[in-house]
Amino acid sequence: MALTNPIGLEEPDETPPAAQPAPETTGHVTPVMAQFIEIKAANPDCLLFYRMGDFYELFFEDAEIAARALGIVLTKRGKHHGQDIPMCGVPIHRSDEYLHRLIALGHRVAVCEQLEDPAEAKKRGSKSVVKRDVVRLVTPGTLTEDSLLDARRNNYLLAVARARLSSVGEEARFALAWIDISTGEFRITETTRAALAAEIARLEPGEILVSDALYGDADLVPYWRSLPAVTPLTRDVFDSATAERRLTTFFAVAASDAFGALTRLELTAAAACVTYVERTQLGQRPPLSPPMRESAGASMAIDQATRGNLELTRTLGGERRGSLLDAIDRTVTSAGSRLLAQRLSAPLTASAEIDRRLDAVAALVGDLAVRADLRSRLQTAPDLARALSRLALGRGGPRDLSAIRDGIQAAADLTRALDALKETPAEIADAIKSCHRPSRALANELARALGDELPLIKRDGGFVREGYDAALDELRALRDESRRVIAALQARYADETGIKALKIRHNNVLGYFVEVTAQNGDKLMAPPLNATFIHRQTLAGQVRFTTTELGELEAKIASAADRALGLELDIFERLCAAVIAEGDAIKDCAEALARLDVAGALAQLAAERDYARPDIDDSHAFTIEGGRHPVVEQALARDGTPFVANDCDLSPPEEGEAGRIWLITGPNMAGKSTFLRQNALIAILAQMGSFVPARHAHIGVVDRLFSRVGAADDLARGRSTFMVEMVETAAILNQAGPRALVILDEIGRGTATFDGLSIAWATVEHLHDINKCRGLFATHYHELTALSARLPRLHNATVKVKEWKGDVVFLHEVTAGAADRSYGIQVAKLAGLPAPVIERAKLVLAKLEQEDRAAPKGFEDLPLFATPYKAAQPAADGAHDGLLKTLAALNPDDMSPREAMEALYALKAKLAGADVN
Ligand SMILES: Nc1ncnc2c1ncn2[C@@H]1O[C@H](COP(=O)(O)OP(=O)(O)OP(=O)(O)O)[C@@H](O)[C@H]1O
Repeated sequence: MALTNPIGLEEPDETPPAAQPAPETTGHVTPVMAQFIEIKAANPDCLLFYRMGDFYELFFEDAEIAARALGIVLTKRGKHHGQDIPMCGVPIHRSDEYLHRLIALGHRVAVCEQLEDPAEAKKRGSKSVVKRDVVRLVTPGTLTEDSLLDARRNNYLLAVARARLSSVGEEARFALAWIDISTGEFRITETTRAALAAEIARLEPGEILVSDALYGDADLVPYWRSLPAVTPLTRDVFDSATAERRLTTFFAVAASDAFGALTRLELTAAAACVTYVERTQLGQRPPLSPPMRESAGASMAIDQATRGNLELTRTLGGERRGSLLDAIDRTVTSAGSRLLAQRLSAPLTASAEIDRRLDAVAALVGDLAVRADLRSRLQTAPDLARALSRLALGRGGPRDLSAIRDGIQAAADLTRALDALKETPAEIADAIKSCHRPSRALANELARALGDELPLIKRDGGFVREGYDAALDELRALRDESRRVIAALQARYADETGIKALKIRHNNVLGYFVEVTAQNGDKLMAPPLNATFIHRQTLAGQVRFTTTELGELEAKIASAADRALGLELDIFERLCAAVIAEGDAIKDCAEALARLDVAGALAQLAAERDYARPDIDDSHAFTIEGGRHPVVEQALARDGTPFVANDCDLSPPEEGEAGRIWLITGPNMAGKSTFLRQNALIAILAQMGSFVPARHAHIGVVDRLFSRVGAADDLARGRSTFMVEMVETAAILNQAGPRALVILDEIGRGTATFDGLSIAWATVEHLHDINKCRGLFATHYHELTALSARLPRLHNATVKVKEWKGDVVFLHEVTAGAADRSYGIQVAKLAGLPAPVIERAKLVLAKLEQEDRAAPKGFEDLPLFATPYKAAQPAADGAHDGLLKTLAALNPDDMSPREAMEALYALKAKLAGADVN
């Protein structure tokens, strides 16, 4: 589809360069193009959406990029210094959709609007250009439109500042400040280099701001490249000397003490955020909350790999469907869904705070009637935070005002649902208070002012209720009355002229005009009627006229309509200002609604799926009775298959604080990975303040969760599967402390058997003796089970299966003990490997097991594996020796091609004889 604007129509003076006299010869640049070039030069790193009438046009390279990215037609318009100017355009009414696609592809867009009516420009002279300027930079981290945002996810803009090291060997410190411009949330924290990626993974920011220097840091370059949208900025944005001033100016406070004690580094990151917001919003101020400090360690540290592996908010394939979040989300509002995702991404570490959340869930689990009432009332509550933000940024419409009206009303009403609670936990009591904070007078005012059917945008008016403003009603009456008078005039003219088909019509070029058919045109142009009717235009079938009376009427109508619209827009601004003045209370109320929604949703989940309230304390316990995997359980339930619940006990033995490690062996497909993951997910759910899929759970707060499960290449960063696995294992062994929970699935399987076994062996020992953390370790190296004789806190567990007529039946039951074999071939058979391959594999296995039994075992004594490794050297075979000798005796230089071929065939024949058979 060609999307181009007939530019000349609306703005005759802005004729595209094509219509200009031979610019290529004169080197002349059209005024419009000169304006475009000037604005583009000020925004070199953005695609410039240049408003022309009902289109945003893109020129030059921007047009080429956008046409390719959006799949729209690239056209040419005129010349610039002798060269064709590439151009493409997007219609205003579809611009959100195109913006969305460009932003998702990582582009930044500068939106350049017409700042005056073309008629105004014309008054300055026929050659003058309509005033334009960029009104907004659209970047991935600064979106506010519903159509550009996922209602169920926060979209954070994150600034990362790094402290200068004061001494050699000192660990680098980083401050993170993040804003959700669409809701006003603003937070800060400090972190270390080691925890930086985990923090960023938690926030999943839409855009990350760093200084040029940090962007170019050799250590971090590969990391920045692996992230979707990192924006390097000049040093002044991250200048620590001016940071406090910029921040206090933005919030109009005297000193940064107002935000609590922030370090210079935190101030720098926070100031970078607000400076960027100011630069991209060009003077519009989003209703940001003052920055709130999150103390380091307030939430469970979960690195990116672990989040991915455990599929917390999306699956490994990138889908929300199938993730833990998807499985547990029973929220009924967008804000609730966002808060749930936030909580899932940042489980708490303070047991008192976790309990406070659990109390709220418990109260609602216990009262079905209150829960149902609350949830049905919440369903009617609009997204207050995002509506408020759009209004404050001047991007709001009448429906945002009505969202505020309905939100305030719904919040106040909904607390009635909670009156029936027998006990009101602190979390709910606080939320109730916040629900009543916004002024009811404001809601009433909005209710009086706004009509029933509201347009999406304010531009054309029509949203103020009749009876709200007397002056507006009067102007509207005048406007409508004039229209009635036009109809009467048409009837009179038809009568006076005797032309029944005479019509009074309107278009944008002529305004109102009298129209008759061509045959009747002559009659009006002849005396006596030509004294009244003045000819304007002759078309193929019609002739058009005007009259003095019609002209006067038109002026009256236009002025009444204009004045009515102006008045409506004034009322809109006044209502907006009233809403913004109430901004803090509205934001507080919006948060309270989200908290209530999350509590209700988690209670619903707990009741629906029979979850239990976990006991959380500061011990090192980890005792799960009858635990289930929250996602697999629901997936199986859809097919009517029951999930087999399993216990897990990693609590320290009586005498110490160091937790246990369970070593889980068992056949393929038995349920080892499911068991590992379910325990990690139970810890996360418990600490985010949710009930858990278990009969009972006692968890001493986990401060860090590590998981190394599954294997995926990281080719983008040049790492093989095995390398990724080792990098992640290294991070675990270096970082896991006594409060950590470590989940390791099949470490070492990506390399040669004995290398892998050795690494797995040493890893278990390190976790047990050095890290002293709670852990689950699944493996197919059955040799590792021998370690439990030496490591007192290592417990062997296995997943039971039954053999039946040579096939394997999975029972999914985890019990103490070790598996004797992996049943890999039976699983391969189930998977449909061809029968000859299965038969052959069985033969090979029998031979290997026979050799293995003959090999001496010595795993308990270090150095490990010396004997078995030697016993397994394949080249010790006599046949291979003979092969090598024959090869060594050959001298290719003395051989004819035919002799060489024959020797090669002979070698191949010998090799076949040496193979396993
Ligand atoms: N406790 C359970 N109750 C019911 N079904 C289960 C249970 N645990 C696992 N399953 C089923 O068994 C399948 C295989 O489980 P899982 O992937 O955990 O096996 P595994 O032992 O890790 O296998 P492998 O060693 O091949 O990786 C799951 O997809 C699930 O359908």
